[in-house]
Amino acid sequence: MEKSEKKRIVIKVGTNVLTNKDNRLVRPIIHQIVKQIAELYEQDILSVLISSGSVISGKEVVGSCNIKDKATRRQVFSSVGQPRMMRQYYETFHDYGMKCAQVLATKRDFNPGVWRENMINCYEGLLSEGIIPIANEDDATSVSHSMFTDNDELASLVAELIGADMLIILTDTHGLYNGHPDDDGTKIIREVKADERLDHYIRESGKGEAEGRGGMGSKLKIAQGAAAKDITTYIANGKRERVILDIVEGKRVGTKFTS
Ligand SMILES: Nc1ncnc2c1ncn2[C@@H]1O[C@H](COP(=O)(O)OP(=O)(O)O)[C@@H](O)[C@H]1O
Ligand SMILES: N[C@@H](CCC(=O)OP(=O)(O)O)C(=O)O
Repeated sequence: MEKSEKKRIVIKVGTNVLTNKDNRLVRPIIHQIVKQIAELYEQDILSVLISSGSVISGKEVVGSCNIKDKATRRQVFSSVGQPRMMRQYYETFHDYGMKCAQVLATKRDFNPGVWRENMINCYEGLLSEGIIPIANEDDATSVSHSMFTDNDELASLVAELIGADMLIILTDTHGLYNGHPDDDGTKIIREVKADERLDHYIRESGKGEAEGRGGMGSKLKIAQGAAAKDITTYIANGKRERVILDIVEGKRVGTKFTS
């Protein structure tokens, strides 16, 4: 399928962006993100949303359960939470007169050949119809064979797949800091080159089960990897109002990664 000339951005939303301190989904945040995507759409900029949050969303409904195996628990939480989360997205996009779609994937779907072609056709088909794809790892099936490191990896693979102009990774801090963001004296790093070594700034996040995977270490690796492929990438705070629009408008927001 022919790729349109419209600008494309991939926006990844981490679990902790979508939840409050009690690990409950916060609807106004979903609304805020969709509103920004709707504004971009009016400017002829096409977005692909990569949304985490199915596991925490399912855990909120199922609660403490009797399933001992951690992997099975994740499958169950995610299977319950994914449609719950999608209902919010679907209704909110609908309120803005827009269409959205769910694309669940495993890492295998990005393997060269027929798998990859299949993914390309799916994304190109949706984008050509002005439908916003909302992707997540297929947590119910990926567990046995091909898991992503986390959704940051899925986001960068999608960005590459669709030839995105920009990748925006939204998390619960303002960007990459030179230490733990909560520690005294640490500062945000505004610009990072693809080949800079910054691993020594990464700290443990101390987050629990279902509160996301990967951490800032994987975000840094993914952001630099995407930048090296000439996809300008940002790590920024998803709870900040207009964060996506400000980035697209070139304002000084978050940490910017370039080649
Ligand atoms: N140098 C650093 N700069 C920013 N955040 C860091 C750093 N080191 C560790 N972190 C932690 O990484 C967390 C973000 O990663 P993660 O929890 O995986 O987010 P998400 O759920 O959005 O994918 C932050 O909340 C923070 O606690
Ligand atoms: N697929 C999982 C999210 C896994 C993940 O990468 O989480 P996060 O680090 O918060 O982006 C879910 O929907 O809960």
